[in-house]
Amino acid sequence: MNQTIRGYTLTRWLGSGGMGEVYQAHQATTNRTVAIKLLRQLEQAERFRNEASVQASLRHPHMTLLYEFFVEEGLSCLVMEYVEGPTVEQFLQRNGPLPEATAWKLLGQVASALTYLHERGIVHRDLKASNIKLLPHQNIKLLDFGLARLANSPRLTRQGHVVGTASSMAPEQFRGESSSASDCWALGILLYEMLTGYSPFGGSTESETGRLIQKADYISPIKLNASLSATSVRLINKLLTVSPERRLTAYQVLEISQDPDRLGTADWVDPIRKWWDKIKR
Ligand SMILES: Nc1ncnc2c1ncn2[C@@H]1O[C@H](COP(=O)(O)OP(=O)(O)OP(=O)(O)O)[C@@H](O)[C@H]1O
Repeated sequence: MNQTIRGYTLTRWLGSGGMGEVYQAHQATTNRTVAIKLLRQLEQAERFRNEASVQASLRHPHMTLLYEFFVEEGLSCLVMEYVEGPTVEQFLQRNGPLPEATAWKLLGQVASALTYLHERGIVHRDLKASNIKLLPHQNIKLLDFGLARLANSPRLTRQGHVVGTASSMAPEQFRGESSSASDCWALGILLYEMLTGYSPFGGSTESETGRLIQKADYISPIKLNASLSATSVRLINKLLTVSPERRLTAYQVLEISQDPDRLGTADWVDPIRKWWDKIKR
């Protein structure tokens, strides 16, 4: 280790993801600890630069700061705020599902960050438990957002039944459509995982999982957590809805997380819609 790139001394390897390797690094001039992502997709350097300049201007208490982007010796480098702590995925794997009140609190923070992005016309596109860090006092931070859309997403090749590894693609993303509503689908998956410890969609092959997603045919969360409140079950239902137009928005989720009564009373149309989504071709 101890390789230096543009004044950043790499001190620890943090892991690798779909876009490249991530290191903890130290900048001597500012005495700052940062996370540096070394990106593999060199041919995309210009697009990353444009994207990074937009993101560097974003400030939100639940989003990781992006400090700078540069290309050095053929490596595209993204320098971000270093966030200590486990990801939500790691926490769930170690400790099992969260108490409902905690899950709702974290959901509200993620919804607040998404509202901030959506108001600026930015779609995250890769929201998942492994991209969210858990800080002390039940606080979260989203790791680098938005850039994921430029990568060749490996999500469809990852599947299974354990939390965080199943696909978090929304039904419309199978048709190549993506919008802020797709992030709200991911919000539904996140809530489901936080409350049950499992991903909502089974399926032993990629195509089977994809088929289940496109019908919103998920395992009832009550089967995995019998003590779940009817309100949580309904919130999951209103997020894991096939039609993007009928899904709750991030702002609505933010409001509901502060006042669950805003979810309204159960209506009889929802179960019929669910049934129709499952049986229609
Ligand atoms: N700003 C950061 N602070 C601390 N750790 C980070 C930071 N950014 C990423 N990491 C860690 O580095 C590792 C690799 O992250 P990366 O985002 O590349 O991969 P990923 O989330 O597993 O995959 P994907 O690229 O599909 O999102 C993960 O363990 C992640 O928690």
